[in-house]
Amino acid sequence: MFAVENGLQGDPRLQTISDAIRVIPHFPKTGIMFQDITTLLLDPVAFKHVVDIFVDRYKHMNISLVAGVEARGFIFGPPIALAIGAKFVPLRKPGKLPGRVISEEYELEYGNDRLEMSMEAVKTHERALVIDDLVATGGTLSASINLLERAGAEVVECACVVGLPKFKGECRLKGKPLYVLVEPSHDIRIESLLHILRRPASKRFRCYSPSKSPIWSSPSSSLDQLRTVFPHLELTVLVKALEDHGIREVTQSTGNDDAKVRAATVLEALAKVNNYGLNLRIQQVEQETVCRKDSIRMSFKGGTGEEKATNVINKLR
Ligand SMILES: O=P(O)(O)OC[C@H]1O[C@H](OP(=O)(O)OP(=O)(O)O)[C@H](O)[C@@H]1O
Ligand SMILES: Nc1ncnc2[nH]cnc12
Repeated sequence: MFAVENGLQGDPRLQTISDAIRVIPHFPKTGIMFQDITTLLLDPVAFKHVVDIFVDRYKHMNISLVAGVEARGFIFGPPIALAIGAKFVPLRKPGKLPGRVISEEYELEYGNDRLEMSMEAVKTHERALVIDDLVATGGTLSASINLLERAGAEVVECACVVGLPKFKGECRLKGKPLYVLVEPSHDIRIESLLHILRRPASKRFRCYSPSKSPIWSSPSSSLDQLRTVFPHLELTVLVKALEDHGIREVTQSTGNDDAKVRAATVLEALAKVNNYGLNLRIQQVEQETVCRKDSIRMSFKGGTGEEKATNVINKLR
């Protein structure tokens, strides 16, 4: 279950946690929107909120064992274990643990893997909590539950910082409850881009100029948002780039997730666009103007129209 559905609705700590998680499109492979918790670790306030919320929840549940999944469960598990007076048991990737181990294979969002646990780490009937940073398919947590149960422990709950939305509603794993703090952070750039590109073409970048300066009538907050992300691009270049790179990509998407991934691709392309083309064009125009000035001067040279020529040139400035 999500923390908001369990007493923490409106708790500002959840927003702080969510805001501290960075989203990296196409990592570690195309199509994955990677939820990067390392940025949360850089923010001691957000990091402490995570630990505090879990500690509050588990401190009176008589838990004697906190199992953390390699690698990111090793970050959140130990501070929680210490605070609730439990031992910490690392569930490791293959070949890392000495001594007698049991192992479980499982499928990931991007591949297969195996987890191992030391047999000596667990006593029968111990009450265990499994901690990880994120649940996607639930394969890792299910393998963790299997390991603990095979060793005779009773798994009380699994807890993660982030839960991918496809998992929402399914709050039990192998019959065990799941407690999740936040849904994936939204990449504001992606939201803004989709907001713009989903508007009807006629309204997308409608430009009218009652005064001299053009007003772009697309959803201005979204466009402003994108302008702050791409401050190196002039507005005209940004709009042109969106038209060139974005619209076809996103209108061809097969669904919401696909649209987000495509929008991420567009954003990457935008990051590579620069004002170079525009500056080149300005230089060309300036060059043409200089040539025109020279040819006008030449045609009046020596004649009585020298003053006239100067007037024409001044108008060209
Ligand atoms: O719910 P699931 O589909 O099983 O996926 C979630 C798991 O995937 C990630 O770890 P990963 O295997 O990428 O390993 P890492 O922490 O070593 O990067 C994440 O930290 C979880 O452990
Ligand atoms: N989208 C995702 N972001 C971070 N870690 C993950 N593990 C599995 N899917 C993930």
